[in-house]
Amino acid sequence: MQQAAIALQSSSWHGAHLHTRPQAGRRQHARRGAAVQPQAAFAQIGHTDTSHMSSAGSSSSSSQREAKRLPIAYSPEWMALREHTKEVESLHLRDLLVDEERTDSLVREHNGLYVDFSRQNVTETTMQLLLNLAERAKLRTKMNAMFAGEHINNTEDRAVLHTALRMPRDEEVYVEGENVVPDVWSVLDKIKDFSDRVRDGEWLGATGKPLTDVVAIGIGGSYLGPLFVHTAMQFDEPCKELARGRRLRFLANVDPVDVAKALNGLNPETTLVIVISKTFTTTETMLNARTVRTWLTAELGQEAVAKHMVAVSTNLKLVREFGIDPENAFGFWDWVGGRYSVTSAVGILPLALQYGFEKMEEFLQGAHDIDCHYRDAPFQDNIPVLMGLLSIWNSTFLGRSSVAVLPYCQALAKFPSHIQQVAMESVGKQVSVDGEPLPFKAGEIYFGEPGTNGQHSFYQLIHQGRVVPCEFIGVVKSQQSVYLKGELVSNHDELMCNFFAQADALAIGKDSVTLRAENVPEYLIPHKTFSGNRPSTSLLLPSLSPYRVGQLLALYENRVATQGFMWNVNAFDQWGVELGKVLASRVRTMMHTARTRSRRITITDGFNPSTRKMINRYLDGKNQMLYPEPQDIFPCDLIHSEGCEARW
Ligand SMILES: O=P(O)(O)OC[C@H]1O[C@H](O)[C@H](O)[C@@H](O)[C@@H]1O
Repeated sequence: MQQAAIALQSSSWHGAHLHTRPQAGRRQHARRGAAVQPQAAFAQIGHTDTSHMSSAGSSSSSSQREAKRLPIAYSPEWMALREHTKEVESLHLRDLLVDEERTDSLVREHNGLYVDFSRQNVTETTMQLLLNLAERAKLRTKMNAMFAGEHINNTEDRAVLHTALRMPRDEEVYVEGENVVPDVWSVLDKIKDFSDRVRDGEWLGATGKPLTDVVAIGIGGSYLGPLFVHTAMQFDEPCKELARGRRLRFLANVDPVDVAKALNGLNPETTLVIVISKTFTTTETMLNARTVRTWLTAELGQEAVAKHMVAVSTNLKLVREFGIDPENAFGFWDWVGGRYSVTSAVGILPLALQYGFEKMEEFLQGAHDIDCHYRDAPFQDNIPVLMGLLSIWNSTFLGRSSVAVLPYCQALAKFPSHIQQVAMESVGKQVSVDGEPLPFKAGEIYFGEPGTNGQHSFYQLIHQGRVVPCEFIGVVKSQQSVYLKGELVSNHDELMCNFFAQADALAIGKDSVTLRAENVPEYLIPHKTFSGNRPSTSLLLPSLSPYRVGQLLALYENRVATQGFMWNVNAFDQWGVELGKVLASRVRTMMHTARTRSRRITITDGFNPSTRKMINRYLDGKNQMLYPEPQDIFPCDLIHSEGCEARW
C-alpha cells in the first residue's frame, strides 16, 4: 500500500512555478498520449547508436521485433523526451538561471546534503518527462527488487545487496530465505575484535612487536574504494588523532615499482598484510601477495604468516590454499559486487585498523542513511534518482558522453577514480539485461581531479571545447583549520570561491558584446568568447566526516544503479574485462616458457604481426639484459589454439 502511494507521488514534478513556457509542456503531454509507431520511433531514437541495426528500420516486422525487445526506447515517454530536446536546446542557462523560482524547484536537500540541479539544461517539463520515463522503465519495481535480494544480476544469477552491508543489526534482508544481516554483523564484530586487538597491542607480530603498519594488497574494487575512503578520512581531525603512529599503504599494481613504494621504509616485524580479493584469483593481487609473503618470511620465517597475513575474500578455500588460516580471513558474499564492496570487509577491515571500528560504523551509517533515502523518497525528491535521470538526459538524449567529477576538496582526490570504476564498469554495456543490442549508447566516460588543480589542466576543454556535464562537490567546513601554529596554511574560502565561480562560468559564459565593452581587440574576440550553457550539478556537504563520506559513496552507487535500471542494462556484471585477461594469459605463458629457457628467443608465430614485433622488441631488450653475451637466437612458434601452450 505504501509502495503504491510512493509510486503515485513519484510521477509528479513539483516545480510548478518554473518560468519555462508552460504551453510547451502542455504540448508534450498531448504528444505523450499519442500512439508512437515503432517504425517511426526507430528513426527518432537520435543521439544513439543505430549503426549495428542498419536494416532494422527498413521493415515494420523487424522494427516491431526491436520494439518488443526494447520497449523503453520505443515508448511514448522516450519519444516525448526526444522531441523535447529541441525545446531545451533553444534555451540558454544564462536566461534560465535568473529565475529564482526555477532554482528553488531544482534544489534538493537531504540530511545536510544540498544539491543544486539548476545548472542542468532542463525545464519543469524535462523533469516531468524524465519522471514519466522512470515510471515507464519500472524504476521503482527494479529498485525494490534490488533491496529485496532478488537475483537482478541475471548473468551471474546473483542478488545485489551491498545495501545490506550497512544495515543496522535489527533489520532483515532475505536471500534465498535466509536473513543476511546477522552474517554481515558477525563479520563486522570480528573486524571490531581483530582491529581493537591489533590497535591495542594485544595481537602482536611474530617477534612480539605491535603491528603499527598495514599493507592492503588488492586491485580494482578491492582497492579503489578503500583508497578513496582512506584519502578522505586521513585529515579529518578525530580520524587523524585515532591514526596517530599508524600507517596504511595500498598495493595494487603488479609493477615492481608499486611493490617497492608500498614496502618502502616498512619493517616486516611491525607490518600486517591484508590480501583483499573477492575471488582470490586475480593475477596481480596473487602475485603481489606472494611477493610480500616472501618479503615477510625471508625476515621472520614461514610461521610468521599466521601473525602477519590476513585475508578478505569470498573464497575461503583459496585463502587456505594460499597459506592463510581461514580463522584470519574476513568473508563477504557473492551478492556484493567488487566495485560495490567498500562497505564490506574489503574497506572496513583496513580502515578500522587505521582509524578504529567506531569511525567505520559512522561511515556505514552515512551510507545507510542514503540507502534509506534512495529506497523511500518519492522520485521528485530522491537525489540519487534525480542524478541518475539527469545522467540519462545528458548522455542519451543530449549526446554528452562524459562526466567530470570535480571535488573542491583535496581529501576527495581519489573519489573520481573510484566512481570511474563504479560507473564505467557498471553501465558501460552494449546489450540489455536480456542480451539484446542497445539502440543507444549506455554509460559515460568518467574522469576528474580535485579543484582547483583541474582548472590548470583540462578545464580549457570543458569551457570552450566539448560539452562535459560537471559535478562540483564542495564542503562547508574544511578538515584543515586555516591556521597552523599561527601561520596561514591554506585558504578554504579561496578554494570555494572557485567552486562557485566555475559552475557559473560554464553556465553563463561570456559573449562578444561583453568582450567588446571591455575593449578586447576584435581578432581576440572569438578566442575569448565562452558560449556557456554548459551543464553542471553542485553538491555541498557540511563537512567531510566519515558519516558524510558514507553518504557521498552511497549517493553515487545508487545513482549508477538508477542508470542501469533506466537503460535496462545489468549494472552488476563486468564481462567486458575478461578478454584482455585471457589474452594476457597467452602472453604470460609464452614469457614464462621463455624465462625457463636460458636462451635468447624470438617468437615467429602465434600473434598478429603487430603484437609479434612488439613482443620481440621487448624480449630482445630483456634478453640483452639477461644474456649480455651474444647467443644464438632461438625461434619459437605458438600454437594457434584456445590453450596457452607454446611449442619450441
Ligand atoms: O577482488 P578481486 O576478485 O581480486 O577482483 C578485483 C577486480 O577484478 C576485475 O578486474 C574486476 O573487473 C573488478 O570488478 C574487480 O574489482
